[in-house]
Amino acid sequence: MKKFVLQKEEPRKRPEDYSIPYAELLNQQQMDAVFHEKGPALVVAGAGTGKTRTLVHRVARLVESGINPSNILLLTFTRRAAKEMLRRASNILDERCKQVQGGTFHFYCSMLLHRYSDAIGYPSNFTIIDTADALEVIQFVRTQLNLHKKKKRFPNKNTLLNMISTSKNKHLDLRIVLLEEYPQFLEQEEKIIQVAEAYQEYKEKNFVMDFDDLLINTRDLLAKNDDIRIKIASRNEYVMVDEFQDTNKLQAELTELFSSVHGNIMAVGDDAQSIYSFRGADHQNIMDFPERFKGTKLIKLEENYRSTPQILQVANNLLKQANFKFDKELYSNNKEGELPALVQSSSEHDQSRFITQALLQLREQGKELNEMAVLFRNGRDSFDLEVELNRKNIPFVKYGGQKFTEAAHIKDVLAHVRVLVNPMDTIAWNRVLMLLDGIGPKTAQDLFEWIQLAKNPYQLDLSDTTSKSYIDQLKELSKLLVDIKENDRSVSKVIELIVNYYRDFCKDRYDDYPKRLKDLEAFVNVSESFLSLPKMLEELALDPITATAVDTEQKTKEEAPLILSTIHSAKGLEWKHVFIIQCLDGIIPSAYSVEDEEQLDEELRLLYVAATRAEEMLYFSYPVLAQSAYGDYFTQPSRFITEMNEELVEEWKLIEEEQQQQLDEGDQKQLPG
Ligand SMILES: Nc1ncnc2c1ncn2[C@@H]1O[C@H](COP(=O)(O)OP(=O)(O)OP(=O)(O)O)[C@@H](O)[C@H]1O
Repeated sequence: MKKFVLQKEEPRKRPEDYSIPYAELLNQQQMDAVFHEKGPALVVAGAGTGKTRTLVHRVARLVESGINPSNILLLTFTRRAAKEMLRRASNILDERCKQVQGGTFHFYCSMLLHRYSDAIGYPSNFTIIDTADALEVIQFVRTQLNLHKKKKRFPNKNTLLNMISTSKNKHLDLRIVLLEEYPQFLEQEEKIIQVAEAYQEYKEKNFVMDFDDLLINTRDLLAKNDDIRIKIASRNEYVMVDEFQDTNKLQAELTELFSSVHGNIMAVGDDAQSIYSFRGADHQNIMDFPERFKGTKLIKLEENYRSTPQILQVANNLLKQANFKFDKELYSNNKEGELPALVQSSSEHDQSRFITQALLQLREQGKELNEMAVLFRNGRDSFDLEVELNRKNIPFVKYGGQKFTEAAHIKDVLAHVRVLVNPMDTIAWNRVLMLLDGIGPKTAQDLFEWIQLAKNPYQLDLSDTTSKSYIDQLKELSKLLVDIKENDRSVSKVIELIVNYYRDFCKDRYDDYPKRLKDLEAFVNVSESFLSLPKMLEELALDPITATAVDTEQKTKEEAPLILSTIHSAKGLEWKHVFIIQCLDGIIPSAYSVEDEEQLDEELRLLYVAATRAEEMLYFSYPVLAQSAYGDYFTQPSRFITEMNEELVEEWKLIEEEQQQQLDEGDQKQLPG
């Protein structure tokens, strides 16, 4: 008889066997999440309860336990978030954590689609179009269909893109979307469907994908090709998804596909912080998780470590105002602080003066500028403040405004890169050709038709156009493109060549060209970090550079700047002092939301996200008078803050210096004797 010796199973590592003292760094619920082994788990947590900290430690713990880092997948809302978490995990463990696969759903999908492009019938050099590009394509196909000059009201390009996107994301027939959400355009149904079809056709013919396509095509790739799904999902031994409350239905489906071999999926989220429904996010995803993933272990994080109890009282009050109730009550053992301030100013400008002076006072007391932030609902809400900050020489950066890469001059430069990467990209050719004097949409279209058939699409020596006014410029363009194509240069060198070529066009087109030329110089520097032109296009489409990144780079040598941010872009961040400005009805909640209970709740959650960013002190401010083209008018403070009594917030009154002096003098006069 043969003997087979069974080896003793390695006992599972206990917390004390690890080099990192997890138990000292985490509370029991966080430990449960970090040490969760196999199967699905859902971590539901309030603001500031340590979700990010938990994920960072879970990555470190898995790597430390011997899991190959490249078999871990961490999906986050922005790429910056993934990079930051992996950097933190590397700091507490070691560099191995940087090899964890991390990024957004779109980023991961794009990577898979490039790898398996054959299976979906695309070439691997397909390009990704961002929302601004997609709108241009819609405009283009609309013009081609001759629908741009209709007498009857026809939806604009934004509305058209929203309709198409909703129908794709929610898997609904476009007719149903019109019926349910845009009944005012039902009469134009046939024409709208024509636009949608032409848009789809354009993308397929030009080898481009929009953001929705990245998710949909990946879902189809994995759903239809079991061999590919098994290969990918086998690699994903552990999958983690952050900010699950802001995922859409498709992303929930993808989560299931990505983890469909090992089933080790952990989703982390806070239903009260769901603020992206306008992009199709569905906070029901969190509630449905246990249904989708049978045997889910539910872990709740409830202790807030970020804020003072006073700030949390205000946050809890906001949640209580919701129509859709949350069974959530944040608490904290942090030390007591002051009551949050409710600051009324006479005008927006006085509000800016207050913020600026309060910031300067705090700086004098030893606080760093980057420990403070000013938050607002819309990018434009900070314009007045920006002027005042500049006047007082306070350095700041702004998150969430227009993206650097969305600015027209950067898009012009990128259009050149796009035609180099994908010569079938009509919109990019249009942009490049229409820079030249004498070329309008019609000529650009004719030239593009020639380019499509040409042996070398960059050799633009069109003999039959020699008489045309633009021929010399066309030759210049051709020289640039052929030269770049034929020589192997670094990405930044290529961008430098394009910028040199483009500089004169920029001067001719834009009155504010000095600022734009500076941006172009900065762009050459930024492009140094990319490995290839296709990679650069992919990364910029999926993770656009914010103006901030460029500004910060330029300002690194100076004092770390103050942060101005839209509330949406403040997600996941924290500061010691947080000022929320323009807390007005019509702004937060926005005018569009007041008629709709669900929308109103989302606005409330936005204010909740803003308030829970503060560690030590929170200020709500609003002006009582607003200016408009038609004259000044009285405002209404946000209905969400008028609900709060003096036990929750303290009213602050702004008094002008002279007024105070008069009061003091008045006091003195009354002094006896
Ligand atoms: N167990 C803990 N001990 C001490 N500090 C902690 C602990 N857990 C979290 N913190 C601290 O609390 C703060 C909030 O944590 P973190 O940013 O991870 O929370 P979050 O749940 O991701 O927040 P949000 O969703 O509101 O952005 C951080 O400063 C973090 O270092």
